[in-house]
Amino acid sequence: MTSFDVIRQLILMIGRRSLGARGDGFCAIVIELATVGLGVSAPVLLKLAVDALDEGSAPSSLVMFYVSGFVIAWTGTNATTALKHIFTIRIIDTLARRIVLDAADSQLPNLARNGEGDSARLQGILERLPFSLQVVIDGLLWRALPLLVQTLVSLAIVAVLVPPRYVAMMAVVLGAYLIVTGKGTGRFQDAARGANEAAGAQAQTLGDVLRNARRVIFNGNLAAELDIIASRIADRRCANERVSRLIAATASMQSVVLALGLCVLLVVAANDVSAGQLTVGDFVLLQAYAFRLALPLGGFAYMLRQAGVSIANIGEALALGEQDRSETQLPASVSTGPAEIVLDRVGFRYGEEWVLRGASAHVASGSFVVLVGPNGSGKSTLAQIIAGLIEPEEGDVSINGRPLCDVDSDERHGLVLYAPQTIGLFNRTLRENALYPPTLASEAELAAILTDWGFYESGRPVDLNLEVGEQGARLSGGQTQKLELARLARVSVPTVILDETTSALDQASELRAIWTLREGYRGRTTLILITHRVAMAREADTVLFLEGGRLHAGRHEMLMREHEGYVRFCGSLG
Ligand SMILES: Nc1ncnc2c1ncn2[C@@H]1O[C@H](COP(=O)(O)OP(=O)(O)OP(=O)(O)O)[C@@H](O)[C@H]1O
Repeated sequence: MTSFDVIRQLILMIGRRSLGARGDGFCAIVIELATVGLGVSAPVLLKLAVDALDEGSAPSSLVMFYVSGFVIAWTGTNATTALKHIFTIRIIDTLARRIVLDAADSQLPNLARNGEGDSARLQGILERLPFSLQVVIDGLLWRALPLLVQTLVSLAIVAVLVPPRYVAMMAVVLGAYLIVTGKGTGRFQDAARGANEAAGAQAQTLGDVLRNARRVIFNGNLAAELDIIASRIADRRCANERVSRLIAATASMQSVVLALGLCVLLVVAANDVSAGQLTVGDFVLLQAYAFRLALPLGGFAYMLRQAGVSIANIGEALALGEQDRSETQLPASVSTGPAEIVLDRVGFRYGEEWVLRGASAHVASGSFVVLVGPNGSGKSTLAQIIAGLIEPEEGDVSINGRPLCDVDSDERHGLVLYAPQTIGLFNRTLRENALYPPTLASEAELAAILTDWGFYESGRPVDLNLEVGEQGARLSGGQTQKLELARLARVSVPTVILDETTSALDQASELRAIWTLREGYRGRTTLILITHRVAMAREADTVLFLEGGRLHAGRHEMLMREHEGYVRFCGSLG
């Protein structure tokens, strides 16, 4: 996305009725026009006052009128600028809200899929967004557009009030200024993109380290991690300095052009005043306009420096929101009864590496299935294929006779609920985490289940208002899993897959939890549990055993009789 595209898109967004920024944009433009009007009329009133004083014959009331008009126009611009700021902030908030929501809407499914996306980088981009919008809208748009209007109006007034050659001189100075600015801007655009990327890398590293505070501290690696953060900060400083150097070069050229141009203009005007071809008022008018334009143009260099990096940041945030967002629906609660699942020669590979080949199995409707296999044998991968979260490279999965590839991705969530190996808890209350959709559990049911499962060893009642902390840091590993299992005990979905959701439970708790789930799922849900426990395999209606990319299915006793690899595997579990 080029800088021009980003600015065009922002302007279109402000103008879009559905977004709600259009009214604020309109008010801001009206106020800006009033500011320009006041700013342009102040020098004219001053010229009239000076000419009247110079002539000496004008009535004093007229001089008073000109002088007070000049003061009011001059000071009035401060008030209108402050007023415009109120609307600008509202526009920025509205745009930031839309862009952040679009990006989150589009990126959350990517983050949910295996290994895709980078939450810390995303957070960095979106956190910098309001500041970037402030710089671009307040600093650039609200400066460039009024400056353009003010320049045109000033030139028109100068053309009417003083000889036309002054308009030509001012136009030449402005033209030269624009050429120098355009060349400089083109050079620093790449550097600005680099500075934005360096800012992203710093946010990514910082977020990653902060999120893994326990890993860092418990392994005594604080100093090493601080070094890594420091090197990202240094990279960012380097990138920023490159932008600053390029901007400084451009700003110097701009100053030279302005200084030379204004010098020539005012020297010629002074000569004309001496020769009686211009009045003193004309001279005052010319210098007022010249400096009125020169001052904001000088500040423009600084804004361009900030704006380049900010435009790159906004472009990145806009691009995030434009990516495919087809898989954003909440699991639809469908009650088609428990799923019958058929795997027909399913194959899958990550890159060149095949994880599964020719996997076939039949899972009876409403059964309890245990999926076992050595570490890295592909259990989570197969579970995600059954859940429709990843597409098999070969073969088909069908649920209740319907090939999963024919089922819309939103509908798939309603057929299979996959509970991933790592349970992410929100830093909210126990109640909010445990009653997270699509559970149908009431608070009372939830409390009863958790108490029955011995959530606290002492047997004390469960406090649903407990703040669980970041990633459930105030809960034990087993309590976190019990919370998740209690939530899932009351869902109405044809298939539930638990990816090692019972791994931290002691054997009695695991049996009890699975028993509760199976009772609740009777006639409604097929349950698949990934586990490393032989005891659960003995309980299962069907065992799916994965080894060396091959899938073997049957009851535990049958596999023990007929499959050497399975016997070895069960033996290794102890
Ligand atoms: N997103 C990914 N990209 C590349 N390779 C992956 C990805 N996810 C998993 N793998 C690889 O695929 C293989 C199977 O991984 P998977 O997580 O399915 O195994 P698993 O049987 O569930 O393992 P475990 O018992 O340790 O949880 C592993 O070698 C793993 O490194």
